[in-house]
Order: sequence, then C-alpha cells, then structure tokens
Amino acid sequence: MTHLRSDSCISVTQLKKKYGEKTALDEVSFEVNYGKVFGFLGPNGAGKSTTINILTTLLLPSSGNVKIFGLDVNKASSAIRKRIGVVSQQPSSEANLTVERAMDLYGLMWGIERTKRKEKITEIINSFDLQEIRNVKNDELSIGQKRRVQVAREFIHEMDLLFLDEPTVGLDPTARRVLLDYIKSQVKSGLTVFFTTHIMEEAEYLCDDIAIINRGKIIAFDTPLGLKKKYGKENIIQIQIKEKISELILKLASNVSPDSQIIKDGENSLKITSIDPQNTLTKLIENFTLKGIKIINVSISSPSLEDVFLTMVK
Ligand SMILES: Nc1ncnc2c1ncn2[C@@H]1O[C@H](COP(=O)(O)OP(=O)(O)OP(=O)(O)O)[C@@H](O)[C@H]1O
Repeated sequence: MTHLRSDSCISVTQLKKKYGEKTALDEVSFEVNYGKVFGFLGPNGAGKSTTINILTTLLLPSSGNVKIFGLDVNKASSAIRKRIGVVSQQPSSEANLTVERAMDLYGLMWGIERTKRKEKITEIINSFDLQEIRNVKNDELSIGQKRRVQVAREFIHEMDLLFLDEPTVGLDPTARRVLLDYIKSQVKSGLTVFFTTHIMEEAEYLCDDIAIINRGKIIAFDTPLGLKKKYGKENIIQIQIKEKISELILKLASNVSPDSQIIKDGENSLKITSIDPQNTLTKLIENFTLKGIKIINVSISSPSLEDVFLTMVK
C-alpha cells in the first residue's frame, strides 16, 4: 500500500451536488487521514451515497474540491479507481457462479495472477467463515450470505482506501462481528476505510472519526467519544409505562420538561433528555401519577452515540 503521508487520504472542500433543483450536498467539507476508519452517518436521504458516488468518481460534483490521495476526482478518476475498493448498496449478481468461481472472476477483473488469486481466495474464505458456501451458487445464497460474499470479495485486490456503504445490512451478529474485526485488522495494516451505517454501536466499535450529515450538510465531526462529550451533555431518562404512548402523554412530558428532547422509544417507552435528571424524573413521576398513568420502570443513563445522533438529526 503506497501512501502520500503528507496529505490527507480524502480531502473534501465545499462540495456541492445538485440534482436539478434539489440540493443533495451543500458546502460539505471534511478530511480523512490515512490508516483511519471514517464513519459517515446520517438519516435516509441525508446525502451519504451521493458523497460516496462522488468520492469514488462515479458522479461529478456540481462544485467544490474533492481530492483522493491528493488527486482531483475530476481529473484523475482512473488513477484513483485503481487504488480504491467499493462495496456499494447494490448487490453484485453472478447468479450462476459458485462463490469461489465468482471471486476468482472478480480477481481476474482486477488483473491478479492465478496463483495469487487462489491464495487470496483461500485467505478470504477462511477469514469470513465462508467455507460452507464456497461451492454454492450465488442465486442459492440467503440475502445475508450474498452480502458477506460481496464484502469479502472486495479484499481480493490490493487497495489503499475502501468505501463500505452499509456493509452489514442483513448480516447476523456473528457475521457482523467477523466483518468488523476483519476491517480492524486491515486498518492496522494501513488501509483507510470510509464507512456508512445506520447502526450506531457499529460506528462506535469501528470508527476513529465520525461525521454526521443531515439534509446535505455536515452537522458534527469528532471522535465517537468527542461527539458524546460535546453533544451528549444531558442524561437520558427512560420511562416505561403500562399503556401505549399517546400524543397526550408526549404533551404531558413536554409540559413537565419543556427544554428536553422527548423521543418515543417503542410502544410503551419514552426517552427524555435532561441536565438535571433527578429533578426531571421526580416531576415526571408526580405528573404521570396524578393523571393515572401507571409507570412500570424508570432508569437514568448517560447518552449513547445513538442518543446523540437521534437528538442531532431531529
Ligand atoms: N439520481 C437522483 N436524482 C434526484 N435526486 C436524487 C438522486 N439521488 C439522490 N437524490 C436525492 O438526494 C438526496 C440524498 O440522497 P442519497 O442517496 O445521497 O442519501 P443517503 O444518505 O445515501 O440515504 P440512505 O441512507 O437512504 O441510503 C435525497 O434527497 C435523494 O432523494
């Protein structure tokens, strides 16, 4: 893996992307250093795939400056493509080929010679626990198995930077952990990873830095811990009640604690942010009891990355 250590691996300055009248990315700027995992988080439609498509040279920016390995995406797309790996949300489909044969073909496309391909495929099949399905045809695989194969095969070729767009969708917890740990091991060897997910624990487990994008704008950038410290000053009160959470109950909670974020958390549970959780909780219990609302359980906890995310993109 060849690094231009003096520059950032990814450098994005005032990136704009418009689809007709719709602004998908609005003055987006961030840097990703070599050998790091960068988490790009945001709700549906925030602009993550658009950013990935521009960074991987599949889509032209409307304006702004994007450099990968110090190279301009508008001018050096083929040089960039040779050094990156991309796992997009679109499934790859070689329906009639077995997992092993499809991997071999993928390696061939990357110009890897036969002996090296064999070596790499064995390594990947073992690392991703794919032994049992190595001779199964792609169209006979489950959704999760297909996704595992799609992610695994990307590691057949050498690369300096890997884009993973929601790589763990459909994976069971064991497969997910195997993948995250494999990524970690590759990052230790120098790989840089651009990673999107909707699963916050995953981002916390894997990412060195996180940017949160909402409606085409970056609204936060920090380490996972930094985000929690900066944006998660408030504690989280969780109240579980017997009846279903109604608009009336949400209104009551909001009247008791007007400065809090109140988030419905399942059918019978509420999450309420507070800088003075003991006091807020006492008031909530008093008011709920007065209205005959039966409380089953209460707890106070410090915020998770998911709490920070939910609060920020509200
Ligand atoms: N080809 C397109 N033409 C017009 N609008 C588009 C196109 N692609 C995306 N958009 C719009 O741009 C915005 C950003 O979309 P994008 O796919 O980048 O979001 P995302 O963060 O990847 O979402 P998700 O988490 O659902 O994958 C959305 O409002 C979307 O509707």
